[in-house]
Amino acid sequence: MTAQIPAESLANVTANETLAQISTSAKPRVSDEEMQQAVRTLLIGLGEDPDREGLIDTPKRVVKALQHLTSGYNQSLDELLNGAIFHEDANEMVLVRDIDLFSSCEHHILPILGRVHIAYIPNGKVIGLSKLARIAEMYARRLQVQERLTNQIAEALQGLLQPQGVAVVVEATHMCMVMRGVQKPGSWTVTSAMRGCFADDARTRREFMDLIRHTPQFH
Ligand SMILES: Nc1nc2c(ncn2[C@@H]2O[C@H](COP(=O)(O)OP(=O)(O)OP(=O)(O)O)[C@@H](O)[C@H]2O)c(=O)[nH]1
Ligand SMILES: [Zn+2]
Repeated sequence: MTAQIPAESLANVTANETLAQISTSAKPRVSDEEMQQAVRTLLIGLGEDPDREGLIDTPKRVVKALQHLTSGYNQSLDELLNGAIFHEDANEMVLVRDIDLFSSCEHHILPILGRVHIAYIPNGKVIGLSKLARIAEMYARRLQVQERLTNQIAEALQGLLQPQGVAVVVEATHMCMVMRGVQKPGSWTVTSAMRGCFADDARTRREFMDLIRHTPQFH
């Protein structure tokens, strides 16, 4: 029988999250109109005519798209969990692999596309499976570096569940390395964050790695 965990168990995570929120989800200091004006300026700087038919609504679209791609700033763990943490005497690894990931690199605001694999070994509490993907998505929809994204997912789970261990692996391709700059299509960056028994016990880590082993490919 599973029972929902009361909200106070979120306390230690939401404390961390609150700090993150203070710096990220404060009310925008500029209006949508000002942001649109900035996009219009960019278009002119690129040599375009922002008043031609195809571009008239582009500033509006770009601002809306960027707001969507960074909507993780306006979310909190509390809200996305919706109470879906349950008491359960499970002691085996829980793994959700191949979760599609769309993020934006903070250096160039270009896409980071890839997958994340998230595992934990419970210690009296389990989390709704979809919430693993939602947590990944919340952090992905911010301006990121892949290392921080990976760590944030691991830290969130560690704080929420105090499990025996957490493992997060992100495999991603960075459009700033593909479409520009060094121009290396086909390169993949792999980052991991191991906590608890995944950090301490090579066999547990190996089991996780075996379970996620596959050829990384983004469809
Ligand atoms: N560690 C890390 N670096 C990243 C990530 N995303 C982009 N970068 C790197 O951030 C660096 C920024 O370097 P700069 O030299 O300031 O910028 P740049 O002139 O655009 O660099 P190039 O991409 O080499 O042309 C580049 O090496 C990028 O590849 C990430 O998620 N993690
Ligand atoms: Zn970049």
